Amino acid sequence: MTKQAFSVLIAGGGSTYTPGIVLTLLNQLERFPIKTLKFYDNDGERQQVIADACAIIIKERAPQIEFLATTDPETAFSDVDFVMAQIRVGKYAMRSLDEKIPLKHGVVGQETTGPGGIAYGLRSIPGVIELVDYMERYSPNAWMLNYSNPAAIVAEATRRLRPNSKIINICDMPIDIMDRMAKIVGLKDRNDLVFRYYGLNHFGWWTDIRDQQGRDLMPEIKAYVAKNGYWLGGDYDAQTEASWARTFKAAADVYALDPTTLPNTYLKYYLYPQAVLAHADPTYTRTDEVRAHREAYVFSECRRVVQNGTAKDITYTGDEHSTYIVDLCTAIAFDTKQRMLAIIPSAGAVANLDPTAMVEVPVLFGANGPERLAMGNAATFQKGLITEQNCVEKLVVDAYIERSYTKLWEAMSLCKIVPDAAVAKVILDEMIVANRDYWPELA
Ligand SMILES: NC(=O)c1ccc[n+]([C@@H]2O[C@H](COP(=O)([O-])OP(=O)(O)OC[C@H]3O[C@@H](n4cnc5c(N)ncnc54)[C@H](O)[C@@H]3O)[C@@H](O)[C@H]2O)c1
Ligand SMILES: O=P(O)(O)OC[C@H]1O[C@H](O[C@H]2[C@H](O)[C@@H](O)[C@@H](O)O[C@@H]2CO)[C@H](O)[C@@H](O)[C@@H]1O
Ligand SMILES: [Mn+2]
Repeated sequence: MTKQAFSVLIAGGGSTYTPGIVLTLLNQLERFPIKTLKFYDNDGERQQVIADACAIIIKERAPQIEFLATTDPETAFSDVDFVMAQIRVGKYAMRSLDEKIPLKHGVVGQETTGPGGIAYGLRSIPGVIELVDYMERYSPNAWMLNYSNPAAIVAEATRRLRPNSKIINICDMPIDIMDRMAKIVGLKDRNDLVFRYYGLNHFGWWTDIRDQQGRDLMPEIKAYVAKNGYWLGGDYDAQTEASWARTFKAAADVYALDPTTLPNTYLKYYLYPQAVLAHADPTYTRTDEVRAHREAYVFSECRRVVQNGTAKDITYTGDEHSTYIVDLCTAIAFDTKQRMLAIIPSAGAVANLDPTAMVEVPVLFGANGPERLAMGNAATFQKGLITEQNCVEKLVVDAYIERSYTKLWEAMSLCKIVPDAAVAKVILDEMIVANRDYWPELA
């Protein structure tokens, strides 16, 4: 790509993350110039609240940018260079059921892991495939950076169903953790770290972390994590909600299991489900917190901007979620070969795993997308966990493609978070009813 200004589409314009991405795009125009910004969502009313506020922000900060919000796929996807995808098929109403149905049966209920993640996966697959098809029809040269969860299952589905598409599935969790690691060792942010990492999405480990001069930072970070997990406290965590605080702290227990590596926070759901359940309230789950906090805050800020007719006093900023996706677009647009994480087919990136496994590993990002780096072999503990979880993710995609009840039951039964096949069946049968408007009919 040699263009000097790019056209960007945010698919899932009504997402709570959209204003943060817009603010980051506007902050980084010198690095990543844009001429057009569009929003697309299939809920026009929800998107309009965010769009009305963003129109004011853009008019005040970069009036040269052409901005529009639409529910029409052709208008949205025509003439774009990058699609930033962040849809939530079924919205928070369905996320709530993903969490509450398993909890009713004594099983962890979580957005991207366990039965909740499986249910969300079956809803997301057709939604993301539809976005890919729109992009390929209307802007065949564009790239899609996809945050839509559950990224592991979505990535396996796009690998199987659209193998040649220019979609890159990404996650902000390791990015957030690396910003924390940088703080732990007194560095500015994640860009000061040179790291090795491997696993599946929400299921990985760092094996090496150095500064730009090659100094090994693992011992210092490990000593900190052993005591505090990734919890920094103070100003850094002033806005961090209690449930996230527990997750960052719980990394200490996950780390204890393998002190040769540093873990992703999401491993707590697989390795310590009983501790997660001990804090769970089946009537008030993470969705209820998100609706009361992030969603309420974002939408009330947007309404306030519109009411005041100005965004001059907006309290909102971008964060690692928005800076990461803008960094990725910049790396592709300007062929920087920056080393960043993405979810790609292993093909030897982790030598002793199934080459078709969609692994999360560092890659070099340039104009042709991600170029893989070799992370060596997974250790025995990791290899066992990854192999099982990857088979769960593959079975979910098998179930979707074959419309197979049995494959989905196998996926739930194999999942480490679910105690046995009978419990898996009860949860699955309840989820089939709850997801009747979204899932394919299974036989
Ligand atoms: N990969 C990551 O690390 C990461 C990080 C944060 C959020 N996410 C994901 O980003 C997404 C957005 O999260 P949120 O909490 O802001 O959700 P949200 O519900 O606020 O926003 C999602 C938007 O997607 C829209 N949508 C749903 N189905 C659609 C479809 N088929 N076509 C077009 N639009 C559709 C909804 O109307 C809604 O406006 C979720 O999938 C979430 O899991 C991923
Ligand atoms: O429960 P939610 O909706 O708050 O978060 C679910 C998402 O959690 C991860 O992203 C976090 C990120 O790691 C954290 O530091 C902060 O920026 O918030 C993000 C979203 O809340 C995870 O990577 C995503 O896949 C989840 O959707
Ligand atoms: Mn993630």
